Amino acid sequence: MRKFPEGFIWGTATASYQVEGATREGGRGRSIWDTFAHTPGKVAQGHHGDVACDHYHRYLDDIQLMKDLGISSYRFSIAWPRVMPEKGRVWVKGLDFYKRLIHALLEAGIRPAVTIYHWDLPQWIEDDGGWNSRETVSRFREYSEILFRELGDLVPMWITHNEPWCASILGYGLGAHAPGLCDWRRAYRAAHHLLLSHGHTVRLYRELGLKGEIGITLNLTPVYPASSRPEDVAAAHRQDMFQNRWFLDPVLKGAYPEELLRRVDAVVGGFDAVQPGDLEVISAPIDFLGVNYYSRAVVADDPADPLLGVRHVPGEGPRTEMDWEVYPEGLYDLLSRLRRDYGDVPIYITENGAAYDDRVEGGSVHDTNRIEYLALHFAAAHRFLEEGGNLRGYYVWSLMDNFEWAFGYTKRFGIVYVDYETLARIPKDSYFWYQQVIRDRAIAP
Ligand SMILES: N=[N+]=NCCCCNC(=O)[C@@H]1[C@H]2[C@H](O)[C@@H](O)[C@H](O)[C@@H](CO)[C@@H]12
Repeated sequence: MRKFPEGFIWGTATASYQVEGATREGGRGRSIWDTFAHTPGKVAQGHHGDVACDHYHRYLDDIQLMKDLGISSYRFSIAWPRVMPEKGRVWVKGLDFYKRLIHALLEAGIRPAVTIYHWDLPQWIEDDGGWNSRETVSRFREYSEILFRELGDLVPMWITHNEPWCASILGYGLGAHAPGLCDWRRAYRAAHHLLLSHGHTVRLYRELGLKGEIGITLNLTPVYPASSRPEDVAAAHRQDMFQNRWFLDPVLKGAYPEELLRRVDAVVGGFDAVQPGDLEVISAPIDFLGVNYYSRAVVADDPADPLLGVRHVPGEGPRTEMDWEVYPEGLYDLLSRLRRDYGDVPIYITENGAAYDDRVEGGSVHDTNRIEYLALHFAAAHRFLEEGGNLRGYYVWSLMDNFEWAFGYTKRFGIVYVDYETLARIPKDSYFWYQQVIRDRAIAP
């Protein structure tokens, strides 16, 4: 058996817009995802989060599932529109749901890990420029301060942002996510303001003297050259800069990669958002780095690509329902690279999991493919730990099937199946497998 350390944190993760529903309850205002999902053509089959998994009303049953699972921590996000529903209005009562949720988690012996922002920006803030506007930085700090003052003594772990790469590139550059803009200059400005708001919120957390830990979650994708040809190796370097170092370097080293500034700013602009002192704020020391890992990228040199001169080629591994290659070695390589290039920063894997075409058969879901995926990735994490890696915990994405952004409910990531007709929860075989791993604090050899 491969044992994990005493005190290793096993968890599951979700996000507000993906599971809560109740989008018009408790005084909640509209978010950019309400707008985006209700815009025809943006989300598969016209799906939206109005009901989602109805976690807002069913959270006690869901906590019972977590308690039976045996996890020690649950990562969830707070919906900003519940606290700032409209311009000029702060609705602290909008936190009442989260206070109930947090007290119930603590009573169940489960450590709450709160993500302050997981993409559901209040629509009124987007109307005011959204993450393209520097004004949003101070609004995020104001929002964070309300959370810290209301929940700071109850919540021991805070994540400022979830995947600023996705929020900026998919939301403002590619238009695949809310707010659905296709403007690279705004995407780069949005990325900078997301990072700047992270730094100010970390500083605020220190100023308030709160006793927990605070960090940021980045989606990180290790990049491999399609061949050993020097031009492919150089292409992988450029993609790594765009995919990973763009966020890692400012947060952990206090500087953007030089080549990103030179090459990208020349092509798309956007770094005019950087003002003197910003990088010092962004690199405020953090207590941990949250890593979301799903798969790797394999790239070849392609002069026809205007921005980075790369083209993606498929890896040779099996694929998940998201058409992402299953590549557990990438998790080990990623964690090792972080330790090599950024020092011994404490790491949590804040998301890892897979979507598969799960079917209910006689009241069960035999998701052996998801068990295989998780076992391989747990083994990769274990190898890093064996080598002295500073890995603190592992949150499986996701506790339950949920709203998978532009794919709606067509992709299932949960270890618990959700019947969207009845909203019934059915633990999958992977739930029971994970339950045993937690009991053993080990995986089979
Ligand atoms: N082009 N392109 N895109 C590549 C983007 C890849 C990364 N997607 C993620 O990491 C998201 C993360 C998110 O936190 C969660 O809210 C999502 O439900 C999971 C599953 O999708 C993952």
